[in-house]
Amino acid sequence: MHLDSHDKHITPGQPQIDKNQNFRQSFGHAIGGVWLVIKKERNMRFHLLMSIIVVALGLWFKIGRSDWLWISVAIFSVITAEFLNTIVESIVDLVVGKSYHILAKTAKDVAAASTLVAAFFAVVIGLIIFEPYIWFLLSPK
Ligand SMILES: Nc1ncnc2c1ncn2[C@@H]1O[C@H](COP(=O)(O)OP(=O)(O)OP(=O)(O)O)[C@@H](O)[C@H]1O
Repeated sequence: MHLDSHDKHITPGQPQIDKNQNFRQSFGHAIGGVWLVIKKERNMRFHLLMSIIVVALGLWFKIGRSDWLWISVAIFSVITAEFLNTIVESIVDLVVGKSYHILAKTAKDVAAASTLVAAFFAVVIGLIIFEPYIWFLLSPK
């Protein structure tokens, strides 16, 4: 029997390479992608730890709704940049393998730069939001 890319008959245990057939399957692969980045990328685990600390501080200081909005934007910007960084690294490795290429270096370095810029943005947001609370804690009672 001829099998082409549209053939849906996948034998059990065979890796899937064609389209997802339902929402559950798509969702399962998306969650698998999230888990993969957490497992593979040390930076992602660091971002998650920082996010947990920031959310805990936000709860402790009882920050307002608009502050939560900015914190959410900051956290999701960094996480999205880290996902894109991992995508770029994987595609570059797939294309060039172990060989050195100046365009591979450009792609990986710029992808890493996007994460750095997002992290810097998050730090600025964090400083603007938490600065009054920090001064309050540090001021003599
Ligand atoms: N094939 C290549 N050709 C040229 N330079 C490369 C290549 N692969 C990696 N590099 C250089 O090595 C650096 C580290 O690459 P690597 O794939 O190990 O990223 P990483 O350590 O996972 O990065 P990050 O810390 O952002 O997750 C890249 O930023 C790039 O400067």
